[in-house]
Amino acid sequence: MSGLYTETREVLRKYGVRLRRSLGQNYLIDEVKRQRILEYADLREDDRVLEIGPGIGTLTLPMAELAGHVTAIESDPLIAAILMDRLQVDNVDVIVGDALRVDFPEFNKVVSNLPYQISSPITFRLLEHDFELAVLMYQKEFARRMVAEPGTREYSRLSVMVHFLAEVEIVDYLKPGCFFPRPRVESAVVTLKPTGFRAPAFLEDVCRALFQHRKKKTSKSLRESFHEIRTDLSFNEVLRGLPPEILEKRVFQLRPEDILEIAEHIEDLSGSS
Ligand SMILES: C[S@@+](CC[C@H](N)C(=O)[O-])C[C@H]1O[C@@H](n2cnc3c(N)ncnc32)[C@H](O)[C@@H]1O
Repeated sequence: MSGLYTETREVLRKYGVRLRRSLGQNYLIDEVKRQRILEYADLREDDRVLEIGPGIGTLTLPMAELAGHVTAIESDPLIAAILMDRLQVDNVDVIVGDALRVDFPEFNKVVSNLPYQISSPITFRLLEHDFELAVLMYQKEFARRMVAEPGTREYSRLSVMVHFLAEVEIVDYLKPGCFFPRPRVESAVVTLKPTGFRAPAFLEDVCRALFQHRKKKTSKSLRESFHEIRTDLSFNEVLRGLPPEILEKRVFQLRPEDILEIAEHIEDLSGSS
């Protein structure tokens, strides 16, 4: 067994902690994978790192040595107390709270083995901020949906939104044995670089409406889920003026740019009505 596994078990035993699956408490115990994550983050002395869900500090401790400053947001007060006790440095702030609610400090990098149950909201919350690089661990299936191309089974609302908001790449995969306790799922490490794209008002609504019927034709899907789009326009007003080649495609075959065209069309009509 690796040194990181032994260290993790010892810390948990010392503080008498039982990890909670409901909070996504699966801690990294693979030293090689930890080293790779740190390499992808390419930390420098002037980096201000944000970490979501630091746990007992498996990534936090080495990051504190490499970066100028780390802010770690941990929701479990008991785990946060252990982390604070283990930290012998003064360049780490630990915030005890829910990463979906607390204010983020200034940061230029995000490095986290995320609690998977908040993958989607935390990703979109992070992407509302301006930063240089994120190195994030997700459940493998979620990561694959993030990078999925049109026409594939994994292509989804998430793929479309992420396509516009960030350059995304899966850079590593991890088996359940890389964690303690062993989760049921496999994981993937993803790098994200925000594009600075500002999504038009209707993009999210249009995506939500369309992907409720991913195998139907776009015109039919739009009609059936038109209530999802918060506009005073009628379905027929929106339909007029949309290119037939877009309306004929099945939703899962639409390119992100096609979906953007629909959203911008609605925005244009809303502005002129
Ligand atoms: C997958 S573990 C990662 C721990 C550590 N970074 C590692 O790699 O071993 C996720 C951590 O996030 C914490 N967590 C769960 N939900 C959270 C939330 N909403 N906000 C902040 N932390 C959360 C859990 O208590 C857990 O310690």
